[in-house]
Amino acid sequence: MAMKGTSTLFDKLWSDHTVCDLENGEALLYLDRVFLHERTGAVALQSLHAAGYGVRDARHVFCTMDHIVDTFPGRGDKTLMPSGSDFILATRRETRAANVRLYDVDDADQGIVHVISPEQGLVLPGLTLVCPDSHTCTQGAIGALAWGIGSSEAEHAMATGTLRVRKPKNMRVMVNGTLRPGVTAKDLILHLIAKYGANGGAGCVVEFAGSAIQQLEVEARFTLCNMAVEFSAFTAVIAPDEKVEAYFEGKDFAPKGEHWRDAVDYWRTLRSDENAVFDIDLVVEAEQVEPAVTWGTSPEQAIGISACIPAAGDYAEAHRQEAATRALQYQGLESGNAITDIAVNAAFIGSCTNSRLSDLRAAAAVVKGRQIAPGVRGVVVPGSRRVKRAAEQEGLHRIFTDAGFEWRDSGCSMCFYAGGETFGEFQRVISTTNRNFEGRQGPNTRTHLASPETVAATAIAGSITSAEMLAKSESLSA
Ligand SMILES: CC(C)[C@H](C(=O)O)[C@@H](O)C(=O)O
Ligand code: SF4
Repeated sequence: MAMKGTSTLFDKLWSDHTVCDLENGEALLYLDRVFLHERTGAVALQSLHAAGYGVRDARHVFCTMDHIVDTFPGRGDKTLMPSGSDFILATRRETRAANVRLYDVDDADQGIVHVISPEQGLVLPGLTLVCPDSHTCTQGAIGALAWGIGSSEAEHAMATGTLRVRKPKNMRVMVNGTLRPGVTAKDLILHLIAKYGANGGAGCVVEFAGSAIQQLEVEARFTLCNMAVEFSAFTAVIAPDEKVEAYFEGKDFAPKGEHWRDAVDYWRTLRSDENAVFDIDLVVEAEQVEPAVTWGTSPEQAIGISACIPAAGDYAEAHRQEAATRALQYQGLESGNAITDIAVNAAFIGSCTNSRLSDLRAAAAVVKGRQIAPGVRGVVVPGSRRVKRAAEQEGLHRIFTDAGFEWRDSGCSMCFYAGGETFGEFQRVISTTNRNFEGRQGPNTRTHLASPETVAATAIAGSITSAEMLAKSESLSA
């Protein structure tokens, strides 16, 4: 155990949940929450039951339908993926049998797991939360220890309320200064991954700290931590502050009255000590970050909006050169061209990275009073039913549909070719999602990751551009 006064935030979360230390740097950790979804959750529940075990405490287990479920308005249990409804029906059956709270297809609070969990106050600062889903790291943004696990670990977690884990290393990413106007958390995380590689955070819990992080709103912090797994980190954490307290106050599952005051007192201890020792320290100067876009098939293949598509020879390491050659081919791109010369076929706004109300507001502010470029297909998928309702109350859906976007029901949708939905082969998509791997949005579909602002501006312009560039080009041609 670390000496007093030298613990990191992660050390504190870890020791507060250690049931006992095991050999080889492993510990048995107590789990406050287990979250499931229909893609991996029903399988875990089914095999748990088949092995003769039950859920230890169903009050701590939650499940949602997000991955396979349709996002077309008026959806039912049928999905574009032929076997999709099997997952949905099995999830309903298994959660009912186990007495687990399910956010079902037609539930007013349904949505993507990493969106609804904080939205309901199911995750809170200081809690441990696991889910058989790699983007569970999103939820570390409010000072929880939340990480993605495999299906068999999910069984162990549900049966015992604990999990055996080898303690990861501590990494701090200090982001100094202030992000420039129009530069977002999405641009920051793409910048970080491009700079240090998709493997940069391997084996670590990454704490994001520094003035630029403190200035981020809570929803932007989710975006940042969401992509910690694309940095290969075990998970990410950010120390909870007054913004986090205000965010949770009054939420459904947040403590109330005296319990609230006790909770906040505890949350205020959840920060790295002044003399905390990190195994690895990285520094990013916020002013150096510009709107970022990926050109290739890994999140590390990202560049600033003013840059040109690199050539394989620009990379020092052989494996990066090979990856670049392959990515250029898959993406159908020529090196040396400006990223802003690339025309797109489609624009997607959604996913657990960027589908919260603030994301939709930011995109709508760019779209307002404008039209999608001819021939470009635009789809907006709110991250949850609550986000959808809130957006509709503000009239954001009108702004999108007036511009020519489709306005959908909530779910993972075209983030991941799981529900069977895709823009199609060789279609080029500018997307607010987190993965641009080959086939991620469908066979041979080409993905470019960017912020909601950049995706919205690109949909309007028809070729990759930032909101600032769009406004400039319009004022020049006016
Ligand atoms: C299907 C699920 C297990 C997967 C994940 O683990 O992240 C998905 O959500 C993804 O984003 O690729
Ligand atoms: S929105 Fe995408 S990244 Fe997030 S959980 Fe769903 S499939 Fe995974």
